Amino acid sequence: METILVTGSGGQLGLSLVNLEKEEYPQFKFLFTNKHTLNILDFEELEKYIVKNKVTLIINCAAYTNVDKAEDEEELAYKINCLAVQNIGQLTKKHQLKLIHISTDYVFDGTSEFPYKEIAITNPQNKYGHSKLEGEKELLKINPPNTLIIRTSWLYAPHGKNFVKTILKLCEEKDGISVVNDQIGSPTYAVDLASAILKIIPFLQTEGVQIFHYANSGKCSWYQFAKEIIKISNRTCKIEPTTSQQFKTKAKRPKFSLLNTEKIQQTFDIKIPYWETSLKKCINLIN
Ligand SMILES: NC(=O)C1=CN([C@@H]2O[C@H](COP(=O)(O)OP(=O)(O)OC[C@H]3O[C@@H](n4cnc5c(N)ncnc54)[C@H](OP(=O)(O)O)[C@@H]3O)[C@@H](O)[C@H]2O)C=CC1
Ligand SMILES: Cc1cn([C@H]2C[C@H](O)[C@@H](COP(=O)(O)OP(=O)(O)O[C@H]3O[C@@H](C)C(=O)[C@@H](O)[C@H]3O)O2)c(=O)[nH]c1=O
Repeated sequence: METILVTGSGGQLGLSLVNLEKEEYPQFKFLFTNKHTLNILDFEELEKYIVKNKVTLIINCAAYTNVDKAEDEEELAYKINCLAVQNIGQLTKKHQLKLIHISTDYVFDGTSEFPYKEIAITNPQNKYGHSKLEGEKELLKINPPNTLIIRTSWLYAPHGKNFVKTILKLCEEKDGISVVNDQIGSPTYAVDLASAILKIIPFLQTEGVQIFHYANSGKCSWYQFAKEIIKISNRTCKIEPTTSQQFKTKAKRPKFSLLNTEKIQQTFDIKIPYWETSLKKCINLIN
């Protein structure tokens, strides 16, 4: 039986795993931790925890994810998204664990015309993306066996901080919202990603680190995403399209960050739902 340490389990993906565990996975023993019970920045604390609890696999859901704030908090983002990942990678190798680490579409610059494959050249456009890429590079350098990096995009869930909840909240406060129509990607339901991760675990066997992409099927702009959120939740708020040039943000985002998910689908026989289907499920839960 795998003893699975989930870090950052108060976040969107972490809580999705908490909720799935209750229903469906008696074959795994889960140890859910958050930054108060296990700080991944502390190597010794992490090692003690792993040894004491006989951890066999880590799912690293902990991260610094505030994209705009990372422009001012570069050092903190780097610590959590890179140095802590280095800790986890070293301990994975030393104690012969398995590891699933999560990364992001924001490692790409968005200039591609085709969905990004795992081997595509990275070139992050903001500090968050940089810190996540540095974390990936550390893992690739340590290269522990039985380790996956899963890049995902535009994550949302009924809980936590995400675009779906932001739009629903803004709609309660305003009659209309402007949303950028020139950034294309794929919204991904954290519960779908969590299910895919748990499906992959029994087949996780690699010589070193392997990168995979997971995002819900289909594509849209943030504007189209917002329109669908409003439609499904039967709100009346008006959504206006705007451009990245007009809607100023501290961090630059890629214009196109669609991920090619063929590799994960074929390797692990994963069926990926369309984003609209999963968005309905999420909004039903929020309502
Ligand atoms: N959110 C998104 O849109 C996307 C996310 N990703 C990646 O997916 C993964 C999961 O993201 P998501 O669930 O949205 O992230 P969240 O921000 O919802 O959760 C991350 C969790 O990590 C915790 N954390 C922060 N620092 C530490 C630490 N030192 N030790 C332990 N825990 C810590 C946070 O705690 P606290 O909040 O208290 O600081 C938070 O609970 C991340 O790797 C992220 O980069 C990839 C693409 C899209
Ligand atoms: C709330 C809002 C956002 N926007 C724009 C800003 C931005 O360009 C885009 C997305 O906004 P957000 O700031 O909510 O999303 P953002 O924080 O950029 O989301 C990213 O988070 C990190 C963690 C990831 O890894 C990425 O995959 C991605 O999900 O929409 C509007 O145009 N109008 C609005 O009212």
